[in-house]
Amino acid sequence: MNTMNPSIAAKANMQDQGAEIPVPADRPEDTIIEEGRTVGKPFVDDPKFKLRNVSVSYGSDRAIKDISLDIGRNEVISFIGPSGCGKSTFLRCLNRMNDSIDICRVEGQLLLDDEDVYHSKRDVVELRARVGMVFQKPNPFPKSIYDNVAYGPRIHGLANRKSDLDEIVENSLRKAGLWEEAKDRLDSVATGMSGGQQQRLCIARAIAVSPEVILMDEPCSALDPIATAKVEELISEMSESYTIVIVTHSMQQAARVSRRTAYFHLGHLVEVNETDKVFTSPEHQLTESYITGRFG
Ligand SMILES: Nc1ncnc2c1ncn2[C@@H]1O[C@H](COP(=O)(O)OP(=O)(O)OP(=O)(O)O)[C@@H](O)[C@H]1O
Repeated sequence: MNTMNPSIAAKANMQDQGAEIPVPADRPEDTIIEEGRTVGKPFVDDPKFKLRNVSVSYGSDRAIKDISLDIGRNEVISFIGPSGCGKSTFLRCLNRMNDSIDICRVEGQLLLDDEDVYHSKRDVVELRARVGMVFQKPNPFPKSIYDNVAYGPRIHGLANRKSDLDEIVENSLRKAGLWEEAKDRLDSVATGMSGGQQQRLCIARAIAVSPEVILMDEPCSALDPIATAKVEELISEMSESYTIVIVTHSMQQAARVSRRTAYFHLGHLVEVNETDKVFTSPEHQLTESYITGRFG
């Protein structure tokens, strides 16, 4: 569990709750971003993802500008930053979710275990099984709870017998902290569950195909505080087995769940550091301005 400097924490808390925070006079000389330069510790010893000089454009608009970053094996890393700064765009490059957007162009080197994510011969279905995704809004299929979790293992041929599939479904629901609530209603339609249960079901669905990485794009933004706490607890438990990348608008959440935090600004990766460091003594003026509520 990470801690924030109390004054920064208080301001971050106010900002998370939408309160207005006094804006100090601008110091533009401290807020210059040098393209391609990230302060702090963007690189690690044992990267799962090695991302180098990544730029992403939608048509002629560059949404991601020359970002280099490692994502460590079994690390939880948070992406934070003002709306529209490119967090989701960058996240979605990691399992090629942007492929379906015709005008989106990705440049640079993206390696997963030293293999090119964007190689022309890369099997994207297999990639997305290894790098699963949980979205902002829970999106279970209009099928039973069982069939939601069994869907991936079935299409990937992970279970030959019904008993194997049953085991995968049970284990995935257990890991997602949902087994006790779901075991007596596996045949009920998933859309009848509460929002928090549906989101944990989506996590179980991602886990069922044995991913190595789980990408989470604001996974708690549609959940109440109790459901949020359960998902955060789950993230902490899952970090033993998976690499987790989480986009969040809640700085408190980033502080609670992640080992490193990455601060994005206008398509640049401004700072990456140990989460404690980002929230107690950020190195870049822009990071400090953001976490103390000067903009958001
Ligand atoms: N499908 C798209 N087509 C064109 N432009 C897009 C598309 N998706 C995102 N963008 C643009 O790319 C930029 C980055 O958007 P992105 O959604 O990645 O930011 P974000 O930091 O995740 O924002 P938010 O916190 O509001 O979700 C924005 O200017 C956005 O308008």
